[in-house]
Amino acid sequence: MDKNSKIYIAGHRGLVGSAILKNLESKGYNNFVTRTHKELDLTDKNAVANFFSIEKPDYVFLAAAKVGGIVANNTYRADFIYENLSIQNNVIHQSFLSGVKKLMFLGSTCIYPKNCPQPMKEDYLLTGILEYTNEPYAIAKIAGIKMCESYNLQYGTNFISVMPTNLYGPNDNFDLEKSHVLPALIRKMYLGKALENNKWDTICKDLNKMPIEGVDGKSSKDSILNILKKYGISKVNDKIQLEVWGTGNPMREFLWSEDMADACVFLMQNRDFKDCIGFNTKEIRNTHINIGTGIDISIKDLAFLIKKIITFNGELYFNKSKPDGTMKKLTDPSKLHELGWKHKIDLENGIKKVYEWYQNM
Ligand SMILES: NC(=O)C1=CN([C@@H]2O[C@H](COP(=O)(O)OP(=O)(O)OC[C@H]3O[C@@H](n4cnc5c(N)ncnc54)[C@H](OP(=O)(O)O)[C@@H]3O)[C@@H](O)[C@H]2O)C=CC1
Ligand SMILES: C[C@H]1O[C@H](OP(=O)(O)OP(=O)(O)OC[C@H]2O[C@@H](n3cnc4c(=O)[nH]c(N)nc43)[C@H](O)[C@@H]2O)[C@@H](O)[C@@H](O)C1=O
Repeated sequence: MDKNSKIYIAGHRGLVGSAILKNLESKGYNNFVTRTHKELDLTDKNAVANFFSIEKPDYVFLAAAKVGGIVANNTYRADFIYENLSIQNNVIHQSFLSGVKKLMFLGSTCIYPKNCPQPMKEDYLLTGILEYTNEPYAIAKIAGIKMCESYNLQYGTNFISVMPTNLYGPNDNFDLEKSHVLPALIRKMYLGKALENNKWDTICKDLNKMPIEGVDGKSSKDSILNILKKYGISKVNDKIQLEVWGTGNPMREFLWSEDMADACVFLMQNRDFKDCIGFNTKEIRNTHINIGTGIDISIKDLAFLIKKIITFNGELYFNKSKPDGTMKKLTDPSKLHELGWKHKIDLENGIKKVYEWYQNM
């Protein structure tokens, strides 16, 4: 990529897309094409074709997707498979038709089997059944990998795929139901701490920024208390009780979004599809690359770590009626390490940084 190459970042306002844009800007790239969801619905085939024929980007980072945590994936199953297949079909196919020099497709480590040997190597793809809670999303992501591989093999394109572990950072989704665990627990404990200290102005400010089911900072105290209770934050005899979903036993690996973005830019600069040829001498497959830290933590320990960082004094309880999902999904990032990239921000520092960002948002 030259500094003035035309780069399209699909999903540039999201957790990863915003970090990719920031990373590229910091490295001197200066010719970006961006569209919000409202300006260009990537599920609309004609609109995407029109966009590519006008803009003709040289490079594409495909970081736009329908994304959510375990409950969102499990509830909106049709939307997750339909929207993700449509977005990636349209963007990958139009990138081929308009002669994009290189495209990066972002998948997810949920592509690996539910009971995958740990840590998970790239070659474990399609070796077992998937985790049920996010099967539709995972199937779409697997289709994306295979689509990139297939276009490369049939048409000689240079489309690469990366499989990131669970990510977190600025511009994440902090919805109390649809988000991932780390932003959800940060917001729950932030609100729990404010409730603990009777800081109504803090609670109202938060709800004005992100109303929950029609309740905002101007709503009555009772409606606010009811909605917080519904999402597992309640005051019982002056003590705050805070719900954590599932048993707390699942293990998860977390990567700071700006490290993720740095890995994406590094691979875009240093890795081509042709470099994958020879991984398997008989058939070319599993050409994607894991992006992770290789370190995981239980949800219980994560919850207590966030509690400590936020200095929230309430009680945590584990709601076993909520799904655990996969019990362990730790990446093996050795392929990425061999190429010369390693993450920089550890979990504790990352949580401190994102908590600070959240408070000043
Ligand atoms: N977050 C995580 O933990 C993980 C994420 N990933 C993958 O990384 C990628 C980025 O995820 P993340 O940044 O977290 O997601 P976000 O939800 O933060 O951002 C998604 C972006 O996609 C855009 N978008 C969604 N639907 C459409 C659409 N129909 N048309 C146009 N734009 C659309 C949104 O646009 P707008 O802002 O305008 O609404 C938004 O900018 C995804 O492929 C995801 O699957 C993989 C593993 C873990
Ligand atoms: C990135 C990845 O994200 C999704 O998979 P997931 O890792 O299971 O997602 P999660 O972050 O929502 O949950 C992780 C764990 O944490 C527990 N948990 C506790 N308390 C809360 C809580 O308050 N909210 C949430 N969301 N989870 C909680 C929760 O019960 C689970 O055991 C995929 O669907 C798929 O999209 C994907 O690729």
